[in-house]
Amino acid sequence: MVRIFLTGYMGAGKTTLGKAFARQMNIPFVDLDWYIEERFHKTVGELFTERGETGFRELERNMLHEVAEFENVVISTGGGAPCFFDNMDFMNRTGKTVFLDVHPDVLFRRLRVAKQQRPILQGKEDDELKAFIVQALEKRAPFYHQAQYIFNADELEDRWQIEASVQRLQQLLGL
Ligand SMILES: Nc1ncnc2c1ncn2[C@@H]1O[C@H](COP(=O)(O)OP(=O)(O)O)[C@@H](O)[C@H]1O
Ligand SMILES: O=C(O)C1=C[C@@H](OP(=O)(O)O)[C@@H](O)[C@H](O)C1
Ligand SMILES: [Mg+2]
Repeated sequence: MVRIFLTGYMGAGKTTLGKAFARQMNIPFVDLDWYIEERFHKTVGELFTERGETGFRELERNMLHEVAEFENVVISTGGGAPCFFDNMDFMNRTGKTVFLDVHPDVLFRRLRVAKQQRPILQGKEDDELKAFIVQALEKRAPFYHQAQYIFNADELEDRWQIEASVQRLQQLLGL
C-alpha cells in the first residue's frame, strides 16, 4: 500500500507533479484543495472569504483526515496544510511525505501569473509578492523540512520536464 503526500509552497508543483506521478503509478490522485472544493461546492477563495483563514484551516484538517483514509493514493496538499495543527505529524504517521523544494525565484515566476486562484496572494504587486514568498518560506520551512523526503521541483515547465521529474520522484521513493 502506498500513500504519498506531496507538500511545499504554493506554486511548487504539488498539483502538477502529483497528477502526473499518480498517472505513472497507475493509482488515484487526490488534490486536497479540489477535494475540499467538491465537498463544499465552493472555491478555496470563497471558503476563505466566508470562514476566514482560521475556518478554512479547520476544514482543511478535517478533509486531510478524510483523504488519509484512502489507500494507494497520491495526495497533493495545499501549501499551508503542513503548517497547521499536527498535520505534518499526522501525514508522517499515515504515509510517505515529500517536500517539493523550489527556489523562491522560480516560485515567484510561477505565482505572478497564477496568483488569482490563491486568496493569500491576490492583489499583491510584483515587489511585494517576491518579498512575501521569501518571508513565508522562512516561516514555513521548519514544517516542510519535517517531510521524509526532499525533492527539487524547479523544473516543471513542460511535458518533458514533468516526465523527467516523475521518474526522479519514483527513484527517490524507491517505487
Ligand atoms: N503544464 C504546465 N506547463 C507550464 N507551467 C505549468 C504547468 N503546470 C503548472 N505550471 C506552473 O507551475 C505552477 C505550479 O503549479 P501547481 O501544480 O498548481 O502548484 P501547487 O499545487 O504546488 O500550488 C503553476 O502555477 C504554473 O505556473
Ligand atoms: O499556501 C497556502 O496557504 C495555500 C495554498 C493553496 O494551495 P496550493 O499550494 O496548491 O496553491 C490553497 O490551499 C490555499 O490558497 C492556501
Ligand atoms: Mg495545488
